[in-house]
Amino acid sequence: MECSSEVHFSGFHMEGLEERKAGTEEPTTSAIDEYKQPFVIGVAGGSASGKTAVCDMIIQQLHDQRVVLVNQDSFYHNLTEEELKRVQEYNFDHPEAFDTERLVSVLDKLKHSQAVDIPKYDFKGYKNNVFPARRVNPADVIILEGILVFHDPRVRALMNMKIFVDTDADVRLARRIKRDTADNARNIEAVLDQYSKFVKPAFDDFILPTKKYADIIIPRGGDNHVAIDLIVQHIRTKLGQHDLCKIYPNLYVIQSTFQIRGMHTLIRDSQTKKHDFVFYADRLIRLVVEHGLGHLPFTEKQVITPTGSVYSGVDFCKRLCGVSIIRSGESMENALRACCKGIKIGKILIHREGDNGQQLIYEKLPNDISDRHVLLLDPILGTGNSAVQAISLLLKKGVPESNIIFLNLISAPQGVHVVCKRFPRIKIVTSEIDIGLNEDFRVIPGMGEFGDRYFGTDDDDEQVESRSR
Ligand SMILES: Nc1ncnc2c1ncn2[C@@H]1O[C@H](COP(=O)(O)OP(=O)(O)O)[C@@H](O)[C@H]1O
Ligand SMILES: Nc1ccn([C@@H]2O[C@H](COP(=O)(O)O)[C@@H](O)[C@H]2O)c(=O)n1
Repeated sequence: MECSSEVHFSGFHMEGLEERKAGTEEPTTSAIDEYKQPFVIGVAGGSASGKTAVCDMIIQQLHDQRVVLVNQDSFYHNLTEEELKRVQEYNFDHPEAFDTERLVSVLDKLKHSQAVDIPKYDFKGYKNNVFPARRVNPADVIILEGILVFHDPRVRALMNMKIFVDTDADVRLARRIKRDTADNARNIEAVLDQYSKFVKPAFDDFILPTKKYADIIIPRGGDNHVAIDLIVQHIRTKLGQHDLCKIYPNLYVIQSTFQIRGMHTLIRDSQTKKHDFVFYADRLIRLVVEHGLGHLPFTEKQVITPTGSVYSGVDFCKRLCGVSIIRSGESMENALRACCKGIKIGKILIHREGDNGQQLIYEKLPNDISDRHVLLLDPILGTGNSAVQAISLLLKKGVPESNIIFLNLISAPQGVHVVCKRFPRIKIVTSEIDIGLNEDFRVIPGMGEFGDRYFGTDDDDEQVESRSR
């Protein structure tokens, strides 16, 4: 997302996948399940900045999603008898006023789709054991709201999006006086005393310094409808995406349509004849190539149309080349040539030795490849081993990681994980993400050996061809 003067997006952090098979880069099945996680949003900001108002508006607009709101207030420690007697001396704005261990545990459970009981907090009685506790069921979106939700790194690490509500101090104070005198039955002297002794210093010392962790800063809280709309739009996009895209911001899965599903159905069908396979594979490849080209940089350009008017457009990036991983990758060359006239295309041959061993045995790349954006072509991303070999070679040749766009038709989560983890700045553009790999390291459901089916060297395919003749 772009930055604007109103709303600042600085992108999504990546989450680690804790569980791995010892000694390999592959995630285990349970680690793959980790991809299926709710989208967690943190909303921080000073007291009475409008955090609750912002959350309510987001929840209202996400009406068709399962959303739960968790308030940091629910995790205030209970006061001891001694503390209760001298409550005016108690600092409710200090990080230690909260039971953060409990908050982390609750969030962690929700993140793993488990139901939790959350304490209810009584502001007047200073107690968090109001009975019954609130039962919260798993949801697609979890919103955690509170003055200090960005303070603890463990809590921050669980968030997919961090919002800071930035409202002027005088507005916050005015609202706070109104709220505490009306809702919490406090007298104005006590409210002002608490504000100058604890609320304001804690804002300066603990809350404001966490603003730097925010992905989005919303000035004017709930009054900022543009910001809320953009946030909701972004959450919807993320929810509509494959779960892996929530983890790896450099992974792009082209938007599925029934046409695309239909083409995939044809190329995956073992009974599809060679010429149909090639026809539909080519259509899909062309879509992936066009999408990949959309990630190249551009320069602004104005032209005069035949009506004499100015059209403000863009000029394509000129310094690019393709690199196909032999043999399957060569099936993508025609689509690239059809989109980019005269494009140089290099080749890499990687030999598979046994299950995991890979050996680079041939390369022919443009001499000036380090100055170019590279579209790396391979229709299937399986274990990720060939991709890692190919990308490592490109890096060795001086191609900046961020200049590489890896195009493929089908990706296995294992391959995505290996490539995105190792090369977080390359982009992967794919048309579908499959379930995984079988014990022979083949993508399932997959489409069989792409090269054999495309170039007609598949025995089964020949049988289907001859059967149909
Ligand atoms: N945009 C707004 N305009 C007017 N009053 C507001 C606005 N946003 C919040 N308030 C009021 O200010 C008080 C504090 O807002 P709230 O959203 O509860 O803040 P927070 O959750 O940050 O403490 C509430 O009484 C609320 O009704
Ligand atoms: N018993 C309590 C507990 C907390 N506070 C104040 O609440 C503020 C945090 O809640 P917001 O909705 O305003 O974010 C915080 O500033 C505490 O001072 C309290 O007054 N009494």
